[in-house]
Amino acid sequence: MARKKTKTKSKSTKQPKKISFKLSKQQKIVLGSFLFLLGLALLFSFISYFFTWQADQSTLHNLSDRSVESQNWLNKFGAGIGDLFIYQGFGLSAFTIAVLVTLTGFYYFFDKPKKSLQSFWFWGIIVMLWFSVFFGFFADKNPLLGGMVGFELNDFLQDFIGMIGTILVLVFVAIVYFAVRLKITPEHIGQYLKSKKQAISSEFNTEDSDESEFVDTAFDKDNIELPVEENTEEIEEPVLKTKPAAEPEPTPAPLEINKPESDENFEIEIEETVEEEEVDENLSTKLVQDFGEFDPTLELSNYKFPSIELLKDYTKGQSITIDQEELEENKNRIVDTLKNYKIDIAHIKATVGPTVTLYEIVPEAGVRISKIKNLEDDIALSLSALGIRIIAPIPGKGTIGIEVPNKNARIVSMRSAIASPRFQNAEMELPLTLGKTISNETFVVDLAKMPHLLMAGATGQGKSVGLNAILTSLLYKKHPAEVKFVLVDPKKVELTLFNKIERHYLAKLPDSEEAIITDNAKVINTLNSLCIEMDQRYDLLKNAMARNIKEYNAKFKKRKLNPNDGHKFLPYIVLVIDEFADLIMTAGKEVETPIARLAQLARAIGIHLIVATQRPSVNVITGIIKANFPARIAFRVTSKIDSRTILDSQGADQLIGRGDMLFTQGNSLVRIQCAFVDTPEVEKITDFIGAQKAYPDAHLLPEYVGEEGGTSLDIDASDRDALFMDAAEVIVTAQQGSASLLQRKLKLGYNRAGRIIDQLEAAGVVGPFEGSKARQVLVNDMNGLHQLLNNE
Ligand SMILES: Nc1ncnc2c1ncn2[C@@H]1O[C@H](COP(=O)(O)OP(=O)(O)OP(=O)(O)O)[C@@H](O)[C@H]1O
Repeated sequence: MARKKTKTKSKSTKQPKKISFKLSKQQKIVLGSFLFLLGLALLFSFISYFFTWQADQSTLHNLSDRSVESQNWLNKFGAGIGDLFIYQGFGLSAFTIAVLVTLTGFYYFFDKPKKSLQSFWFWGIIVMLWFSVFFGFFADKNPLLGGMVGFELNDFLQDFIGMIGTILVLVFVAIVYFAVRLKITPEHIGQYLKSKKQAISSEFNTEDSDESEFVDTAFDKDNIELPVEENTEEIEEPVLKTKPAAEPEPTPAPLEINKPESDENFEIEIEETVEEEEVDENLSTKLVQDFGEFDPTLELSNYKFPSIELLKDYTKGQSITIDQEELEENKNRIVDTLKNYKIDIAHIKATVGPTVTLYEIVPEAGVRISKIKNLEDDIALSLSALGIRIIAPIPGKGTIGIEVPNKNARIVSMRSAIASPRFQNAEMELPLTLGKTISNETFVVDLAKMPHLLMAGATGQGKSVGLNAILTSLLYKKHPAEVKFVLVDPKKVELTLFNKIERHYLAKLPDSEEAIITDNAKVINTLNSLCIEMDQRYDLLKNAMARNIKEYNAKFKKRKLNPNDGHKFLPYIVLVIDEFADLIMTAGKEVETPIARLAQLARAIGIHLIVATQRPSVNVITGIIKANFPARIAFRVTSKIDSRTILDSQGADQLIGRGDMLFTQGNSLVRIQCAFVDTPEVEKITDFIGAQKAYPDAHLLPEYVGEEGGTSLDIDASDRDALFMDAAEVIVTAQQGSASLLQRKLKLGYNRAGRIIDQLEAAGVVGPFEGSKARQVLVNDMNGLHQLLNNE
């Protein structure tokens, strides 16, 4: 067991420093220039080989002899390589190799997408072999044309299918090449021939008529029809009449001429369909081909994830010790206690967890589970140990579970949880490892799926450690570009360590100095700002026709969304509130409303809430909050009522503390021993991240002007923004008073757009702020706007 553990650890320690097989820009330049020059060397060698091969033939066997000289431009290298590729190889078509190598070098040097390169090589080799075999027919006249390979292949084919068969094979390969590679169809050839024919006949006719020459150059499209018109002049009389009318108005003429010549006009429609096929490649695929997919981590591309070594291993050398004596003692107590209630046991099984052992009991046939369930309290009392929990029945099994705390509890270190393959291989948006279950499995959940988490527990039972474990999990899995934290810490001490990673991972209001919010008044602004961020993100999602942040970001990475339309990569935002009770006591409804709004709506746009409280009373965890937090964690609480408030069932009052917790995501309860991460470990991790290159500032949330901030109606007309007039026109034309409209149309930042909206409100162009709705536009048209502003 212990050996197994060390194995997984070493595996995961390597994980953060992923070995990438992608070439860096510099490596691509080096490789590209090497291949490009090598291609040129091949080209020169081959050209020269054709003139010098006879003279150099005798030197080929003495290549190592320095006194011997070759005539090839690239001396012995050229002579050797020319002999290998041309004489021994593919003959004249060996030039394809030189061209392909040069082209590959060019692609690497300029970092072009390599997809088309593969097809160049594939078809290039086919063309080379084709010509080589084709020239094989002339091997006795000039062996250099097809080379040895061409001769041998040709000979081989002729032995089996004869000369005619070989020619037919070559014709077939050529057709495949034209049809698949060049996409040439018989229709194309027909059209080409027809247009050639017409061009030639039109040339003839233009020589005949000076007048038509003038019309030809003026109307490009008519140059086919006009000569036809003149041809008919000789044959049919009625057309003759149309001609003078056609001269002043060129358009009706072809209409009438089309009838007798209608056979020749089919091709126009066919041409159009071919064009559509070619336009098929859309802009985003082209952008992806040219620049590759958008990489949000590019700005901090050298960012290194913290290594597992920064975490302490509390269980070093300890494996799970099964105390047989303890097990036996507990078993006897359980069997005896149940016997007292006349419940016989058919089978009993124990699973030893880190802090608790689960005894699974199968009662004798005929014993009703409801009987045991009714006796739950009495059994717990008889066993008289703290932390006993009875699960009757265990969901999904026909057994009854009795959890009894171990005499010697084991700490589950964060290190082992992070190192577990379950966490390392988790393909989740926001993976969290909370600790280990009773069966010693690492428990990993996706915060994005929860989508919000409510945590409660009496003081000293492990809440802060739990929060740290959650944040640590995300730090070990997510790049700073992918997730941002908004931390609210009224206790001012619990989360301060995260200040060090402010410019990597934290988000804050634009005007605040500290990213970690400790002041309750600021929490209200931050929550409202998050609501604005949520509305803006919904606007972006709507415009991008994406249903959630995952789809949106996937589209953005594939360059299907234009950054000029305000689109950007959206990081997940995790809002952590410690001591929620304190916040509700001081701010009440003002925080409850935005929290409820966020909890109800924010899941799709990637804002997730983690709310922790010491007192899970109903006035703190109100119905509306509870309804939107299906995922809950309960550490030990002091009363059954508190347990019911948080979990909707009892059990949390029976826990033993020190990270012993119950987790629910809707229905069944899972008992977990929370992973332990101590403050010095968090400090090491934040130090490690903080020492690396960071963004210039923390991630800025949208500005929120609180009600006490006034509506800025006192803005002086002379202080107006330079784009004030443009903005007013945009708003009046669109009849929509929203800052995001200005942002898009005038390419402004959110703050400037917001200021202009305030100025427009002061000028009477738009109405007052109406929450998430766009403001009302008070001016109906441009005239009204000019009148209003002139009268100021
Ligand atoms: N998962 C755990 N494993 C082992 N010990 C733990 C664990 N979690 C907490 N403890 C112990 O319990 C102590 C208190 O934990 P913690 O500070 O997280 O409590 P808390 O619930 O945040 O308390 P408060 O609400 O007063 O801040 C820790 O110092 C630690 O010794």
